[in-house]
Order: sequence, then structure tokens, then C-alpha cells
Amino acid sequence: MQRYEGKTVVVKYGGHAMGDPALGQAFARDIALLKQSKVNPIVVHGGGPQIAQMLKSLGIESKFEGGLRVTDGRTMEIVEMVLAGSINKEIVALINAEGEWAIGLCGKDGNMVFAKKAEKKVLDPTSNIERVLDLGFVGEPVEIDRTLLDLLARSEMIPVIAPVAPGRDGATYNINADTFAGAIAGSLGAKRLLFLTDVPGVLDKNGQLMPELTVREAKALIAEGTISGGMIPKVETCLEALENGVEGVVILNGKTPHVVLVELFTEYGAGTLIVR
Ligand SMILES: Nc1ncnc2c1ncn2[C@@H]1O[C@H](COP(=O)(O)OP(=O)(O)O)[C@@H](O)[C@H]1O
Ligand SMILES: CC(=O)N[C@@H](CCC(=O)OP(=O)(O)O)C(=O)O
Repeated sequence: MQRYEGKTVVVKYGGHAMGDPALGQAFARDIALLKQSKVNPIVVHGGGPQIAQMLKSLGIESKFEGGLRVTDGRTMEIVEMVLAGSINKEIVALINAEGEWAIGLCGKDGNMVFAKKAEKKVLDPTSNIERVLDLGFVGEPVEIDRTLLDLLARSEMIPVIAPVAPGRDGATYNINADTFAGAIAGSLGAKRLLFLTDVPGVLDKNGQLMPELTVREAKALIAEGTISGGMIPKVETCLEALENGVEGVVILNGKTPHVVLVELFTEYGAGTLIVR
């Protein structure tokens, strides 16, 4: 445990890893245990499937471009309601039930994160011309003020953060939770950034877990197509976080009970560790 004492560990808790009450409780227990072990845990959560469900119940269709939710004004209201409201408070309550003091936040609180409208470019396969996608209120984090997080690190509180942030233009932006977690971890120079997803980690051509990867190896796996789909932006976020000063990033299965503790406190860990 000593290896992480006094160190910051950012845990990205994805929407696909949530839902099962027993798993949720095990996750909250791990986070509580980190705090009790003098580690500084910070939870950044997603909630893609839960947003989709709420939109559906309101008769609004979910639309994605390049893995990002096209977010008009009405959708942004629902995204904020679900992410910074119900999901955020659910995670806070789970951690509090383990005897700790969690505090639910989003980028707006304490002026923690400012975003700007995302400029996602795609190459049109037929014309080979690059075009900029208009994703509405999808943002990317551009300014992070660590004052509040530093204050909380010295307190009993565990921050639980939703990936919603204001822009200097007065709008509210929806940010991909992986991107948001990477930006927070980078700004704090975190010791570890853990991504809890729905696969054991990065798998090789034969579907076998790769316990450790360097930046160079990860780039090669993307180029040869072994890393594909949703794993591409996740690994790219990992590489960016490493460039920004995070010491190690791990992709692991959030559906395995107590995976956070197994990763941090056993010799072999649990998922794929990516290092510089
Ligand atoms: N080499 C690979 N190793 C593991 N998963 C991969 C790989 N290539 C593509 N994937 C896909 O990436 C998915 C994880 O990305 P994503 O669905 O975006 O995760 P999340 O919703 O947790 O953010 C896996 O479920 C898997 O289908
Ligand atoms: C811009 C964008 O796509 N934002 C995401 C934010 C939530 C998220 O990323 O949740 P997961 O981690 O569960 O996928 C969305 O609206 O779904």
C-alpha cells in the first residue's frame, strides 16, 4: 500500500461498469479503502447508457459521431441532469454508505474545469476532404484549476466528478468521460489513472490480455488494427495523459469485483498497464 500513500489515483468509472448493485458496492468499498489507506482517490464517472435510457424515455433519439454524442440544447439539459444529478449522487451515496465522505461535483464547481466547443475533424472517405463535425454542445477541457481538488486532497472528502463543464462563452458542455478523466489526471500529475471498462484490458490478436504496454507498442497496435473501435480513443487518451505527466495508466474490467484494489495492491495487477 505504501507505494501509493499520499499519491493521487484517478479512477474513471464508466457507464457500462455501473448498474449491478453488488458491483457498485464493491467499487465504493475499494474507493473508501484507498482513502483509508492515505491514498488520494478521485472518481470521474461516465453514464452514456444511462443518458441514452433517459433520452429514450423522453422520445429523444441518441446520435453519435466519431464516438461522441451529438448534443443539442435540450439534450445538454438531460445530460447534465443525468450525469451531474442522478448518477453523481448515486455514486456519492454508495461511497458514503462505506463510512466515507464523498462530495459530488462537476467542472462548474469551484471553477474547476472550463471547456471549449469540440472541433472534431473527420476525413470524408470518398472525397478525401477533411471536414469539421458540428457536435453542438460537446466540449473539450481547456483550463483546469486544481485549487478545489488540492483542498479536498488534504481533507476527509473524496471528489466524485461528472464530465460537464462551462465554457467561457457561458454555455454548458458535455465532455466524453475518458477525455475528462485524462485531463484531470494530467493536471494533477496523478500516479495512476485507471479506466474501468467492460473488457479485461487491451487484448492481443488472439484475444489474450496484454499486462503491460509501452506508448510505442500501443501506437503500433492501433496502426496494425489490433486496437479498434471504442478502444482507440481510450488508448489515445491514455497516451495523452502519459505525455501530460501521469505516471501510469491502466485499462481494466470494471465488471470484476474489487478490480481497483487488485490492480493497485497485488504484484501482477489486473488489466493493461501503459507506461511511457
Ligand atoms: N485490442 C482490443 N482490446 C480490448 N478491447 C478492444 C480492442 N479493440 C477494440 N476493443 C473494443 O473496445 C471496447 C471498449 O471501448 P468502449 O466500448 O468505448 O468502452 P467504455 O464504454 O467502457 O468507455 C471493448 O468492449 C472492445 O469491444
Ligand atoms: C460527448 C459525449 O459523448 N459525452 C458522453 C459523456 C458520458 C460518458 O462518456 O459516459 P461513458 O464513460 O459511460 O461512455 C455522453 O454523452 O455519453
